[in-house]
Amino acid sequence: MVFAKNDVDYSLYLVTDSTMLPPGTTLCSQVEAGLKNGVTLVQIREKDTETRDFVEEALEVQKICKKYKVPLIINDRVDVAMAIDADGVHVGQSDMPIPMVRKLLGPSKILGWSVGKPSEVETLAKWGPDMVDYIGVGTLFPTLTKKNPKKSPMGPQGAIAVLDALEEFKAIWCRTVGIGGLHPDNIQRVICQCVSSNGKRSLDGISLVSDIMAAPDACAATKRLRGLLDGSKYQFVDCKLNETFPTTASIQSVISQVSSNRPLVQHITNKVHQNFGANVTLALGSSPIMSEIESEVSELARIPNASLLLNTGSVAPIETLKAAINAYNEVNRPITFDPVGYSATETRLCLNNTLLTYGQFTCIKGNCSEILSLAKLNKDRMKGVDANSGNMDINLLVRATQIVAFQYRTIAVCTGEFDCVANGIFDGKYKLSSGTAGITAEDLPCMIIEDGPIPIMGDITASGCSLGSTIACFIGGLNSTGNLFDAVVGAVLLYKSAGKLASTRCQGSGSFHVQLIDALYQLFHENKPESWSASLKKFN
Ligand SMILES: Cc1ncc(COP(=O)(O)OP(=O)(O)O)c(N)n1
Ligand SMILES: Cc1nc(C(=O)O)sc1CCOP(=O)(O)O
Ligand SMILES: [Mg+2]
Repeated sequence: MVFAKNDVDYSLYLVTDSTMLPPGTTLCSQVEAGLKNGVTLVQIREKDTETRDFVEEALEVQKICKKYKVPLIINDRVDVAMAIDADGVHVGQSDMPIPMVRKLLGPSKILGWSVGKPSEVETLAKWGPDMVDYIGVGTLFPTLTKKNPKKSPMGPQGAIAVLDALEEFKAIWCRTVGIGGLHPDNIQRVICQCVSSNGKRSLDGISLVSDIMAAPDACAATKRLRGLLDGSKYQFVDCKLNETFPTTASIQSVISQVSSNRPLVQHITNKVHQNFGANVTLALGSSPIMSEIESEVSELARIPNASLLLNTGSVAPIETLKAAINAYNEVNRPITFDPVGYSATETRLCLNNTLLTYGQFTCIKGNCSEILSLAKLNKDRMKGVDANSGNMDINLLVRATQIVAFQYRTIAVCTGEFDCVANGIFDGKYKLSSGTAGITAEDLPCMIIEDGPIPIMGDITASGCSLGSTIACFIGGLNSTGNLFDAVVGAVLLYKSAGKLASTRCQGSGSFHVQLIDALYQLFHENKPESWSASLKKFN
């Protein structure tokens, strides 16, 4: 059977490994369980098997694949692929060179290549469309399956760089599968975030080993994976830009919802911010809990209107932070992420990047330097954790805010003398392969909030962190039909106006702290956004 290359479905690509079979299962039983429940492509990869046994196993697996009309790819061994007339071969950077493999295989067989960086894409593009048919993009996340890995995990951002290179070098024929450490807890995020910057291409599928091969119930494991690929909100069917813009009327409605829903706002934050953040939360009619207890995050996330503020100035262990992200993602409750001092040190860069690939965040808030770093538009490394707001170019800051919003599918907030809020949460559904239907970062709605300089804001501790508390209150207090963009913009507008009001009433930085809480309390409970001093305007 010859599979037309354009008909290959890369969506759920099983790679075998018989060293991890659970008791009572066999290589063939796991493969058949996968094929019965939605695996669309199989690769036999048995790194420790003698050739004779490998050929016999490959023939067995080939019989099953033919039964389900699914192509069989052979890992590494071009000779075995030719000997059994398999449907294709997958080779890596240290295996037989692609042109040689293609010469042996002939033009009709499927040829896959492992790619970990843009320069390898440039090479395959130069070879042209008759060489590489698809690439395995990885290693996405840490995995124990591949022994002595030569590549460190690249995360979704690394995959985006490879997708961008495919667009840049016009390798339009080349399909892509993500691979490495893929499991139900990160697949939706990978599909959602791994989109080229021009919006035209996302991954064509995911490829995995242990989630199925090591599963005691491979049918159930495959069904779960298939469900995540097909039925989730991350499946693009008709990508629509969210064209609604916040108004003072819609912000007034947000405050009414927060007031009546009284959200529980869990703070995992730095010690300096804890007390002030709790008081800001109370001033906004919400209930703070400053808990870093890993064993209770799932319970807290399930409390109605729960909202998590994750400020990476916290000294909580990374496993606690991951558990909290998982807990709130699992029940679809909002997380506000504040990557404090994003790239100020290697430690912070590594921590923040790990968390950014681990979870889906409703809002990512940072100062100018943090957002410019996240968008990779910063020229020099941040100094310390204070914002270098200065007289930044508004176009640069808006662009950076839109890039962060687009790449992390989030509402991005960039704070400074003026604040930018960009909405990267699309309507519609995601679809493998087709990206965001051409929508790109600069298409995203962006609001600018201004109230002139408030220098004293920088003279107190936790003023920036407490905007995070405010955002977490607003998005946590929304009804299920509430508009997240309205809520985040409303939080930023309230916070800016309260800061200005407090600066006119205080005698110095000491009383400014108190006046800021009073102003937040007053403006929130009056709920008259049309009278607030800060201005709100669309950027685009
Ligand atoms: C789909 C897919 N992607 C990547 C790989 C890795 O291939 P390679 O780099 O040759 O490493 P080994 O698998 O040979 O250890 C793959 N096999 N399949
Ligand atoms: C075969 C393979 N190739 C990788 C690459 O990065 O090229 S990672 C990998 C193993 C993936 O196994 P699991 O799904 O169990 O994490
Ligand atoms: Mg190989």
